[in-house]
Amino acid sequence: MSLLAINNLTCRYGNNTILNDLSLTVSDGEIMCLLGPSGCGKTTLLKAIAGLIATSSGEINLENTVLLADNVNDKSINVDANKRDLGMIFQDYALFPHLTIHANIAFGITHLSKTAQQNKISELLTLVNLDDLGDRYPHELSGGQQQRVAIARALAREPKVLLLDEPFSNIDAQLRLPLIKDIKAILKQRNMAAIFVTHAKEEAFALADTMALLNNGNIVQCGSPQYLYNYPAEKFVAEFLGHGSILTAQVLNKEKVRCVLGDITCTTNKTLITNETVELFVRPHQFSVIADETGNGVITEYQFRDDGYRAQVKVAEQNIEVWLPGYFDVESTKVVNVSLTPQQLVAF
Ligand SMILES: Nc1ncnc2c1ncn2[C@@H]1O[C@H](COP(=O)(O)OP(=O)(O)OP(=O)(O)O)[C@@H](O)[C@H]1O
Repeated sequence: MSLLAINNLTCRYGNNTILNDLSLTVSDGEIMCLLGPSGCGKTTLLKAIAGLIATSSGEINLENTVLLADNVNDKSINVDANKRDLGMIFQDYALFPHLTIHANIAFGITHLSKTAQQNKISELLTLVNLDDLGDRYPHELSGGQQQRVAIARALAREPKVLLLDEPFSNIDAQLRLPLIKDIKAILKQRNMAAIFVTHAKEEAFALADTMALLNNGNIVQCGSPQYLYNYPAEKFVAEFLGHGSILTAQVLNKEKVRCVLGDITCTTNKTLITNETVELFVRPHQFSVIADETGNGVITEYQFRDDGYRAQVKVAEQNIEVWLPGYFDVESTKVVNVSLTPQQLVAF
């Protein structure tokens, strides 16, 4: 059953529609990542869920509580942000600089007895692996440690869902993936549902049970990271989630197409209809490339990365992006043979 259900949410700034009739559900313990290009409405959606901005229409339900509704017995409902049972974490952590870590975590639970506060703070400091740092001030912690304090502080109030807006953007690139792994483990340990906003697909891949890809104020596709990567509903999804080349192909039969690389046996996300023209979206690692003086392609560009070469190969008039192993002799090899072995491909 869904814990958080958003139905037909529309949100405007002036005449600009930012969220357009958007629907989304989050289940108990589910980690959802809202992903999409800059300006597509991710933060607006998070703020609308949190009750921090005005919405034009739509409904939001959290467990059995209506947070937002246009018309219930002729009345509209819009629960105040501080009564929504949600925890919000921003990219700058928003810790109180003049309070110790201990006092920061205690901030939202002062209604509990001193002993109950103490027990809860100790438990949370252990959970986020900061047992010995309770007496420090925020400026005495690293960015990753501050982010873990922000999570402990939000968890202290036992929200039903955590909302996190770009929480890793101030963390050094090398520390980001280990921190994401830690935070995912913390949330899973508490079976805590969370919605993360990010524009970095690597973060979403590492974190998400479910990814919702937004564009122009609506969700283009929602599903597990693997599903969206392997079965993108649109070219926008395929391209947003990773590199790839588009090859125009003629369908020969339901499992064979003809393209610049010859006749290719494949299964695809869409049913192939004989004689139709389709576009294949092929990821760089799906091509096989060997040095071959009589081959079909010429390397036109290459760039060394930590995981090998990213290279452009021209086959007939088609540019194809391939990945070559770091030991590939790109200096003296110009002519290569590019092929596709039988496999699952994406077709539009
Ligand atoms: N207070 C505001 N007044 C008017 N327009 C706004 C306001 N806040 C955001 N917008 C506009 O709404 C659109 C969506 O903004 P939003 O911050 O939700 O995007 P985003 O997907 O989170 O982008 P980013 O990844 O760059 O943070 C943008 O075009 C933005 O300019």
